[in-house]
Amino acid sequence: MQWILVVPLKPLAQAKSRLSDTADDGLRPGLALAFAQDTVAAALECPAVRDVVVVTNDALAARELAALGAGIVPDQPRDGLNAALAHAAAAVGSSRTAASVAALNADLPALRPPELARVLDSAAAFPRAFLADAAALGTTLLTASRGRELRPFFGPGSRARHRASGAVELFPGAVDSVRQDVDTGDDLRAALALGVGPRTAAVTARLLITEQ
Ligand SMILES: Nc1nc2c(ncn2[C@@H]2O[C@H](COP(=O)(O)OP(=O)(O)OP(=O)(O)O)[C@@H](O)[C@H]2O)c(=O)[nH]1
Ligand SMILES: C=C(OP(=O)(O)O)C(=O)O
Repeated sequence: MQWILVVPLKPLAQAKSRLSDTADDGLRPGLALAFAQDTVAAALECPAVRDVVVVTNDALAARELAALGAGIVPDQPRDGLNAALAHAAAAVGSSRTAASVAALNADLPALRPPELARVLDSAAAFPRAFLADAAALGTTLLTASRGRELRPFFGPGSRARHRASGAVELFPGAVDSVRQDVDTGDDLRAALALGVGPRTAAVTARLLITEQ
């Protein structure tokens, strides 16, 4: 099965606020962009992925991610993360045939294409499914098979909300790179230990941070 991934990204100047003790205001937007670039590049390398569509109003991020091969759609209806994802997923799902849709976080700098393929393959059996994040509280990926509504409930505690919404929780084995989102300095150290993509590696080399 081939998937279309929808990747949300808020304006870089506002992104990754919980990393303010690790990266100052001068470096944080570049770090958020590097996470998104490594996430999108790895997703585009995954054989199960047909297209990656980034939902963003950030002009620089749009340019850089389009250069990697992603499609870009504006953030509509400007009513937060879940509204933007629902809108983009509905647009993508209705405008193309024979594709299922998944929302993937933009902060997965250690993402490995074969692990993403394993998660998507395991999701293919269900109308809606999700993968919990490394902290086991949030969600890094939510899927909807062709013709189904995505119905996203991302945000704090989203694992429980996605489960309560009827989405099936996935346990596809060792897929640490798909679970390891980066919100805090500890998350960044954990991602570095897994092995991050080249853009994140270049930016983190300028931070005083080492692996766990
Ligand atoms: N397009 C879009 N993306 C969003 C919006 N809010 C959050 N996101 C993205 O959704 C994902 C999770 O968002 P958050 O955890 O709220 O934000 P963050 O930048 O990752 O981290 P914090 O600022 O520390 O909360 C990230 O990829 C964000 O860039 C929104 O309103 N629109
Ligand atoms: C939006 C989410 O991610 P985080 O807040 O961890 O970035 C989530 O887990 O639903």
